[in-house]
Amino acid sequence: MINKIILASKSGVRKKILEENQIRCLVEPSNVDEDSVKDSLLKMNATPEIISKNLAELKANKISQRRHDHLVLGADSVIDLKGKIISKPNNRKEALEILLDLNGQTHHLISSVCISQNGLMVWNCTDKASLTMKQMKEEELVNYLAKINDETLYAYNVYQIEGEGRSLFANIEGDEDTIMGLPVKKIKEYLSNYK
Ligand SMILES: Nc1nc2c(ncn2[C@H]2C[C@H](O)[C@@H](COP(=O)(O)OP(=O)(O)OP(=O)(O)O)O2)c(=O)[nH]1
Repeated sequence: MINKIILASKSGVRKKILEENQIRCLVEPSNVDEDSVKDSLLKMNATPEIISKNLAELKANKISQRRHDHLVLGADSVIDLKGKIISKPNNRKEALEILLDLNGQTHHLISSVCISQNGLMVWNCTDKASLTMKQMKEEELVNYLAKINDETLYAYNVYQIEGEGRSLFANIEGDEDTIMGLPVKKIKEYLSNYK
């Protein structure tokens, strides 16, 4: 099994998930301008899943084009609420608005991964988790947000499933690694067969 790849992501949690699964990686964030890619894809009525797949591929290909000596892994996670993509908040007002939109509803957390070589995708996968939020009072959501620091809020969106965020949900179906941004089981399967 190839055990050293480049992770084209600034996400510390993704690096941690790979390392916890015995996949050593170098890190080279792609710094792809996600908002402009999202905007152009939304103009073409792309679904949240298509957007996450495209972003994962763009991130992996960008680094792979200049690192032909490695496999490169790119990833992207999006929240899909009834077909609408919910991006990360830019401020705490937006964060509360997102929580009010998700309140009492079921949404999907979609994480896509792309592995590229010589600048081209050689493998990709997408995994989805379904999360049903409790019906909470606005005051409860305000109190929840007050406990989330800016760094976490702006890096991870409005919930950290392994932290305070879990208390928001009545039901969670799917893989916790997928919710945290990396469907690692499928990645391990691919890399273990990689020749
Ligand atoms: N620990 C943790 N991280 C989460 C959770 N939900 C989402 N995330 C993280 C995974 C990713 O780092 C981030 C999702 O944003 P992106 O997919 O755009 O990746 P990010 O901007 O972090 O880095 P990248 O674009 O890959 O360089 O949020 C969670 O529940 N727990």
